[in-house]
Amino acid sequence: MNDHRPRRPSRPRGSRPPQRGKTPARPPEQDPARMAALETLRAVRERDAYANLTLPGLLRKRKLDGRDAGLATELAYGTCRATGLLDAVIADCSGRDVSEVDPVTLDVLRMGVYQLLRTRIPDHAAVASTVDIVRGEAGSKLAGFANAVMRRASERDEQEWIDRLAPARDTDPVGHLALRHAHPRWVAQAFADALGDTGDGLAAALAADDARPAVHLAARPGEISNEELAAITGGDEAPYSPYGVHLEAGAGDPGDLEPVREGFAAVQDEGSQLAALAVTKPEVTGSDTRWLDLCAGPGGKAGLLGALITLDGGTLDAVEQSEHRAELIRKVTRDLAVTVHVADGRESGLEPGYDRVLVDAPCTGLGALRRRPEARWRRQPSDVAELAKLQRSLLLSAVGLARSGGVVAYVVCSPHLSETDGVISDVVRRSGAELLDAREAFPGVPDLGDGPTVQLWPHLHGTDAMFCALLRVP
Ligand SMILES: C[S@@+](CC[C@H](N)C(=O)[O-])C[C@H]1O[C@@H](n2cnc3c(N)ncnc32)[C@H](O)[C@@H]1O
Repeated sequence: MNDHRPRRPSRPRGSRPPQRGKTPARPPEQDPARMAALETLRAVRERDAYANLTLPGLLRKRKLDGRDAGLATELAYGTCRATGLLDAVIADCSGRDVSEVDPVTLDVLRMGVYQLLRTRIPDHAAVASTVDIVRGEAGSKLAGFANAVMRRASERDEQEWIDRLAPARDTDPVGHLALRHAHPRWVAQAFADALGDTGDGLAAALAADDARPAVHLAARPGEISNEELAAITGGDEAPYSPYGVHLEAGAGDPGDLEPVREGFAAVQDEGSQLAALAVTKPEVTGSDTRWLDLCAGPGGKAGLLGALITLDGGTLDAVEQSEHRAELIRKVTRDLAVTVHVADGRESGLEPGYDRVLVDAPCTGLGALRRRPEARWRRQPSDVAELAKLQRSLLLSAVGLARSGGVVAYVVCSPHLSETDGVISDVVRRSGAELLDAREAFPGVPDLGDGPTVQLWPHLHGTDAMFCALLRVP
């Protein structure tokens, strides 16, 4: 199932809401897909778990596959993504703020309203299964409450709920599109600021960010071509990355694919591949054998760059602050000319003089929200300033570690201007580094704007919203 299917026709006005009992819902213990989705939602709420790390284990534990696994995935991820919209509907139907609703009942209601608004599941099945689960999990009194909320929610389709609850698009376009595409307003505003657009461009960006993305793989240079990888996995060669392969959304756990298990390929967004490759593109005069990845964990870009520099007879140093993440880099790069250092990139103690340095800095991740279903509701605007300060320090450190004439790539998976242009303009001013036209390092990629920095977008490039700037050290 897919989130973005043609809207269901509205129920004729005045028609009766679905009656309970016509199609009996399965009791919760016989509804394993919904129970797996619910357990995921609960883990996200109670333990700050990541939905996409929690659900695969639950599917294995509950031995769900095929349609049941597909339904559980759709309900868990879809409900996480749409939380803001679902909560607005639940608040309207219950006449109270969702913070006043019993948390377990709220999880079940969110999943129920998601089914009403964004799936083809018949309303009567969505209502009945929701009420049955609430009865089993929270008791009869709350089941009555859930029944009332679900019946009210089923009186309108998604478009009608947006018409009722969203601010008017002509007076508050960002607020309107934020609710329509289930993004927090501050995230929608950050996208609008980066795009310079509160109209159709913003709508397209938020819609693409709200869709379940294709899985992207990167073929390991020197081991397998992307043509071979596409043939083995049944995917398609990526449009821009020479190493990339796209698989259909929901094509199972890509970590189970043999080339990934064997280390010939990695799961990596095509935008990440392009951003890593960008640091290799500008000409450097003289030596080009000593590369550095200053924020390397868990090792996606270090795997790609490490494979390339190993083929060329050079070396890559990979710095990571977290020991756990450093261990992941060691695993990914075990056969490559890569040395992993556990250190703070701001004072790594490494010998300066690198020919090329990548700073893939810690960031809000606003550019990869489509891959982390719950993340958009977890991040806070207050996260930005502190991250931007760390990003500046790491980039200044990188400039200090590169040799004169060397190249530094600054990459973040966020389009937020404080993490992108704000960091770059400050570091260029303070370091005297030259800002290169990064568009030249993304050959064949359209719609790169006026430069000199590059901002990729899901709606324009089918990638995460990666930002890349390239600096030449004086
Ligand atoms: C965006 S991630 C890098 C992703 C990685 N380049 C990849 O492609 O897999 C940023 C990484 O920087 C690490 N980090 C955070 N602060 C750091 C610091 N002060 N020095 C070095 N690494 C840091 C984080 O632990 C995280 O693993």
